[in-house]
Amino acid sequence: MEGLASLRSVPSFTCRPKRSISGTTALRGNSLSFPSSSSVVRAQQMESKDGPSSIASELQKDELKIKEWEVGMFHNEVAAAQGIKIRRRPPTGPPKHYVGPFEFRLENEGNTPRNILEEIIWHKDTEIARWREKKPLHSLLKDLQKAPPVRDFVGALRAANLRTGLPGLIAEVKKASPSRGVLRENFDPVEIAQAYESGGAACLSVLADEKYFQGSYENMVAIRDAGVQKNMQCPLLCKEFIVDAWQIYYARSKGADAILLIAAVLPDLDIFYMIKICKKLKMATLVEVHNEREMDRVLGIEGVEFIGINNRNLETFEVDTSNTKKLLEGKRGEVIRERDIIVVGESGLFTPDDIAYVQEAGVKAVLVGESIVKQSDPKKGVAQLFGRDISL
Ligand SMILES: O=C(O)c1ccccc1NCC(=O)[C@H](O)[C@H](O)COP(=O)(O)O
Repeated sequence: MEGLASLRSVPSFTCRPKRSISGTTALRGNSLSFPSSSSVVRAQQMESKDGPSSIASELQKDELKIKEWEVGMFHNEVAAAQGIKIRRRPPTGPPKHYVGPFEFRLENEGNTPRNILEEIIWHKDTEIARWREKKPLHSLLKDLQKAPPVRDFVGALRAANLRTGLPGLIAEVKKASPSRGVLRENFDPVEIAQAYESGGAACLSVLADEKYFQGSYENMVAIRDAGVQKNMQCPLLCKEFIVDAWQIYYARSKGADAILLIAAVLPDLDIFYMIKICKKLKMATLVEVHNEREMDRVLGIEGVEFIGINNRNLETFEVDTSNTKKLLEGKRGEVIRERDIIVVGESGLFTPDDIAYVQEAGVKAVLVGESIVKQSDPKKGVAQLFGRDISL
């Protein structure tokens, strides 16, 4: 086959991008743009059939796809170097390979997610690419001017902790989850939010992901709007899987006061830049960790003031509250106390003993979903969780 024999030997190089590239910053360093082998082969195929003009447009399209794939590969290299196991895929999916007139994808090229978190992130990358097309950033920035004022999420937690002597509660408005299925059939987000607030919750976490949690941004808007008529004050955490800075602006435009960044998903530089964007928007940034390596990474990122320790392993769903204790022991705990970083214990909290255990470990706030959202009266559920009425 002529094409293959005459292929230029495409130089292979590993460019360590100076900056990460998932929607917050551009790639720097020698991001050479050269047609890869497949687009060279494709151009030669086109030559036999069409004139030069269609070769250029065909090559252009392939170039963009290959470029996106190459940039994605760099992102994965940077992430892997930081111990991040979640791989990222360009929204268009893995590249096609071309051999002569054939194009194909390799089955074993890791084109299937290894766990639910990776599946959620691949879905999110595709979903957000679509949403960005429909609502470009310049248009989103205009929406921000109409957004409701930002409320002090961390301040509300600190005030609640001072008032009750117990960790401030971030009560989660969650209908379903991959690990537990549907938690509450008759799910009225505003009703649940009101019950949480009257039960003494300092803040609310509202699931925005539709596919895996049956959540929505509309729920968050409805709760925010209800706040106006019913004088609800709780600041709102947009519980979403952030993969692109565009989502931060979008969450703010829908009334969010805080967003969540997951260290198991985002490289350090993405977290660094996304925190800067949140600060500009006066939003709080909850940076979530699950193990020592993620905690050490996050403690090394400038600007981190608010850390969540998830007791749930988001890849295996295993829940272990001793994880919170483990990550707050020794030097890590000292650094956190010295910097006055507020820590949230997340997941698997059902009883006053659970609350006492993570508080003893050093958290000043807790994020709780299942144990209160499935109660027929979530307000009572809050009192049962803490062993007393924390609304007073
Ligand atoms: O809960 C899941 O199944 C899940 C799966 C994959 C990614 C995230 C997931 N949950 C998010 C959370 O961590 C919880 O919603 C939150 O911490 C509250 O946990 P819980 O009180 O146990 O409902």
